[in-house]
Amino acid sequence: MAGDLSTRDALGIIVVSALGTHAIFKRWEIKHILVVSTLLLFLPAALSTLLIPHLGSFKGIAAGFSVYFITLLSSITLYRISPFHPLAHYPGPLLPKISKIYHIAKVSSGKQHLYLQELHNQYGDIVRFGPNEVSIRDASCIMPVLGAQGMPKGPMWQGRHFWTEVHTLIGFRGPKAHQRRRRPWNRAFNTAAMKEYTPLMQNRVRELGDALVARQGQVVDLAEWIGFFTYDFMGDMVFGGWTNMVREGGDRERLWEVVKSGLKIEFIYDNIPWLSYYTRNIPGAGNAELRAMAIGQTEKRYSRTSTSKDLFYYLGNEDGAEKEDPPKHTVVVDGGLALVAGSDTTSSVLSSIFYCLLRHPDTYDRLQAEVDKFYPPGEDSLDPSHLSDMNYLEAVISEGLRLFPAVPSGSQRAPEIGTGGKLVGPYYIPEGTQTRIHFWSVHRDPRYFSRPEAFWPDRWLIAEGLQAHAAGDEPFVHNPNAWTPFSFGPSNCVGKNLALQEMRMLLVHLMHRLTVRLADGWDPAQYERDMEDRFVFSIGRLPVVVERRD
Ligand code: HEM
Repeated sequence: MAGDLSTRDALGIIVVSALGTHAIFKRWEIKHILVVSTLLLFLPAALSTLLIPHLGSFKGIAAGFSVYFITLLSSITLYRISPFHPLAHYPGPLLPKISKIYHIAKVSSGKQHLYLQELHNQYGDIVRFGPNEVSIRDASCIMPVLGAQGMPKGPMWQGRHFWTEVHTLIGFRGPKAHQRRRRPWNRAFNTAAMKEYTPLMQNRVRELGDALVARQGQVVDLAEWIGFFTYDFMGDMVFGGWTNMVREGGDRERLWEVVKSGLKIEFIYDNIPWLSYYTRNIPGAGNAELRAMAIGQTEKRYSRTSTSKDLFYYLGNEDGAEKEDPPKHTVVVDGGLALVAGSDTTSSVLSSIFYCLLRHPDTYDRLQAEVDKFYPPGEDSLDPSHLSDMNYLEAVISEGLRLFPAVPSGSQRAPEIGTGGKLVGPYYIPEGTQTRIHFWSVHRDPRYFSRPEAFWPDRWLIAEGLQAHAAGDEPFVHNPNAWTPFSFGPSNCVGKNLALQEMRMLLVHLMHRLTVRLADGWDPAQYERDMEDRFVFSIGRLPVVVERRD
């Protein structure tokens, strides 16, 4: 039969089959290994036999596979850049439209936040930066994308979670399931619960102050020490105690190392979510070590009743608010989430705030004056009762979060499956399109904030009517709705209030006890050069010298 076909007919059949394979992948996004291997291995192998009578075994198979894959890849490429693609009318550079691999290569150095900003500057408020992905820099789209009537989470979360059924809170794509799971989290961060965490926070903030006082006159990496603090505190908060990095002056448990090594690989899965479907059973492909560590801590925590109301108390239903206790594995994964979500985020923002203050001595002095007013010498700077009255402190924190949001490129969303798509402000987002609001670009857009690239805490006081805008200055532009460092809507950051309180207390306590200056000979611009967008900002060093004030 194969021998009856001419070479041309055989090639024609191979080409048509490859086009059919593209149509199947496009229509069903199949991942099942058997189907995928049939379409990408067995089918081209079988089709190659049509060429063997004409070309011999080796050449026939080589030509069959080549024609099949060249046709398949050409068809995919042409479709993705064609006017028939649903995102064809959205602008963007050519290569990312063809494959996400280009985007990964482009931003593998960690500069995704700057690259997307550059694309927005070049192409406008909506940019196509992947075959099926857009980034938006338009504050009017924040609510339709992230709000209650917005879109569910995008497939990046499935990629990060290795397509398991056991999701962390942040990975739930279905809004109803997410809402259910979020209930104990909301209880864990309400005002009453937050009061329970205050002594834990005070204890860890004091420890950091003591550790820095003990190193006065020496060069210390403030970013690293703040990181020690946030991990120690989250360990207390989540598991009722874990690490003692500040006391030990290092990461003896290797927890940091484990978390950070996971960040780079997770970034690849964010961009190519289907990849983890195939790599999930490969040992070491996921963050198995972190999971094992979290399980170990959870087991320990399960084996004792609560001594304080930590996060576990709520997630494990020790408060008895839910009819049924959650399965243990859900508590385990959410414990790991809290540890990671609450540590690197807060530490990166706090370090960036110190970086900004140290680069702008006028703002440092003004904050120092406010700290000294509310917490004069002898006053307990761990007592949170004055924090809410410190307007400049609040302005400094808001401004730090504006310039250096911990999640600079936003959290992915996608239209609900089966809806066909969603209208987002002026843009129609077809189903299957991953979408993000690019917080970094929105926060630095002159349409929403005057002097967008400047560290200018005064803007928040002017906006609140607490300070006049200097006459003769340019018109004051300030859109608080464009400020979303904690994201927005039903999946926004559940730990927002905790993070804010942590930042307030730490800034006040350290500035009460210490003066901080940049280390001699260190180029402060290096701080921004070292920042890497790995979903959460990964930061470099902030070498400073501290001196006791008393
Ligand atoms: C300055 C510090 C922080 C910043 C800037 C920040 C920012 C964010 C952002 C942007 C998201 C993504 C929300 C979305 O998908 O739309 C998020 C989610 C989350 N954050 Fe934070 N975060 C901070 C601190 C914390 C802390 C201290 C915790 C405490 C455990 C925490 C726990 C979480 C959790 C559990 C989620 C997932 C919420 C959900 O999916 O419902 N974060 N955070």
